[in-house]
Amino acid sequence: MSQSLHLFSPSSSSVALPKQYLRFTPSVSTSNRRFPVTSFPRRCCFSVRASASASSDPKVLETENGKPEILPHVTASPEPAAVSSDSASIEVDAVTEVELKENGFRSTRRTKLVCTIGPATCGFEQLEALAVGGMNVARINMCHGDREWHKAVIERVRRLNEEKGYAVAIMMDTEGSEIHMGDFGGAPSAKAEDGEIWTFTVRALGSSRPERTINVNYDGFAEDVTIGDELLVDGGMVRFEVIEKIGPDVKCRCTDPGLLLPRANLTFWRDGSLVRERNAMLPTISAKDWLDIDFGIAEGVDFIAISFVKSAEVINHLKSYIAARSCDSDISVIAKIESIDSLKNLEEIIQASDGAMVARGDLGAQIPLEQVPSAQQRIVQVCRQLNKPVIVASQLLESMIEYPTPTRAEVADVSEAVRQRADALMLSGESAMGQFPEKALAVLRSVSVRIEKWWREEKRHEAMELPDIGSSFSDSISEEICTSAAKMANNLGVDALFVYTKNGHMASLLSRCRPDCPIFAFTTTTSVRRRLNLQWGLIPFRLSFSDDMESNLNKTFSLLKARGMIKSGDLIIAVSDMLQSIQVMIVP
Ligand SMILES: Nc1ncnc2c1ncn2[C@@H]1O[C@H](COP(=O)(O)OP(=O)(O)O)[C@@H](O)[C@H]1O
Ligand SMILES: C=C(OP(=O)(O)O)C(=O)O
Ligand SMILES: [K+]
Ligand SMILES: [Mg+2]
Repeated sequence: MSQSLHLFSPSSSSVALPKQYLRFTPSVSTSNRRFPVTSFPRRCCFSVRASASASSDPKVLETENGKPEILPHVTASPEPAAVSSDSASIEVDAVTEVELKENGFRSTRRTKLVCTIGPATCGFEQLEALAVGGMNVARINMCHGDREWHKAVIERVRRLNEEKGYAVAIMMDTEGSEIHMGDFGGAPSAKAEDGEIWTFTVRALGSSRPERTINVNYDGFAEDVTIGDELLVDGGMVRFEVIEKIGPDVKCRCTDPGLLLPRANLTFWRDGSLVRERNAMLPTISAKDWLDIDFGIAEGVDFIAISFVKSAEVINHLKSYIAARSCDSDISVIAKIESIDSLKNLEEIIQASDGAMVARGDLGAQIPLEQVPSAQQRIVQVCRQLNKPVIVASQLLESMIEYPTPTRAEVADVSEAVRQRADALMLSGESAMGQFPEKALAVLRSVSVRIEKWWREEKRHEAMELPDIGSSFSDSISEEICTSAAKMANNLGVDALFVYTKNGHMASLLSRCRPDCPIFAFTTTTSVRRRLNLQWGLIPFRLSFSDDMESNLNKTFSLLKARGMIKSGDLIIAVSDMLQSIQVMIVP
């Protein structure tokens, strides 16, 4: 296998790169670009190739029906008609299209947005409003609702994608083996007052539900609990003290009053520390979770998020289960980091997973609250290093469940997650059952865009060392190409990075570098396109393409120009995982 660095002119003959293009001396300073593009050769292309395969005729493209198609040369100004029926074959959603046309490349949002779907947002029009507002991933939480309800939501999101061109991915979040309360027989909530005595029981409660009595889903509860234990609802939103045990019933006095919500999480504290043996005894994936996972596989969800992950083992197990059950096995597994064990085994869990979620709700109930910010920072950093997408979740805009505007502290929290360069931010109750789901999404959107812009302007490039992660020589080449391409893109002030990727790997390697410009990720399947929608800075397009980069670029330029999404003179850098090449080009 030969390794060669080629530099070729438009006629493809090898020439040396003129010195001034190597040093990138700035001549004119425009807004973002350090030199005028007119001083650049029309097409400057250098490729790193892992194999010495002979390049095919650059002007012939295999069409979908297998017939060679002659494309106009890149320096010509191709009309949309020139690429025949293929012009309809690029898929991008209307929101991205408008955003690119109106605001230009630079101001597109890089941080992705996940919305939990619940009663406030499950209708088709409500889902569409969220898609218009920038939702990249719809999350369904199997803690709530039944499978019929979730199935209907999945169908609506799929219809939205098909009819309107969105690539909204679906994330199914398992209930997990947490200890939680039951519901209140239909009542939306219950108020616990200071000093009141409540009964927590493992008995099944029929329709004649006694007053101030709550079901607990953990059979060992009454045996395990000790008089004097503290019982925290939702990490401390309401607090009780255990005062008496009578068979399956545990009497508790309310010490911190508040609102009890159906199926709220319960944790137990003794002498100031969390009693972990409780849910440590429960399996990470419960029998009900396995049924939900089967449901998710059958419905073809894009992501399955696993609650209360303790070790890498469960992730590996689930991944082989999915691989054995779904033939193309393109469901990504997201590890929710929300327990002490998951922090202990963080690196190995993230290495085994396809992504992670900083599930601050439960995490904040398991570790002291003041440790949550540093845990968040560490999780985000480990994910970035290991090239796994990371979602920051829970209470980002909690007050917006009730109010149309966030607190300043919430805005600061969202800003911090954006500044840490997390891939995605997640809404929970704000979008599931809040009064202002679209407004909450708009806040995440505007804060993200503003903080990203500020970061670029200040040029606060973090000096994060990104370790080599490739497990093969070819992987290492891809990594080097992406690191170099991202660096070049920043130094040259290019308008966009283009990546042609079949399985999405090159796109994620580029995203990992967090370059200044957006990354247009072209991929051949709609499922990869949806999955890329979770990753920082990627604008995913579906496009059929070949191994011939010149044809691919010609085709992409004419398709995007026809839709007004790029224009002549735009400077781009293209990389691909077929050729392992880097090309610097000015859109003709
Ligand atoms: N599918 C659903 N059906 C009914 N209510 C839901 C649903 N999904 C979410 N919710 C409501 O939104 C709240 C916030 O959602 P989330 O954070 O995902 O759950 P949890 O509070 O259980 O951690 C839930 O407590 C619940 O009241
Ligand atoms: C996202 C979380 O998980 P869930 O909403 O399923 O409890 C969390 O605990 O923060
Ligand atoms: K869950
Ligand atoms: Mg949780």
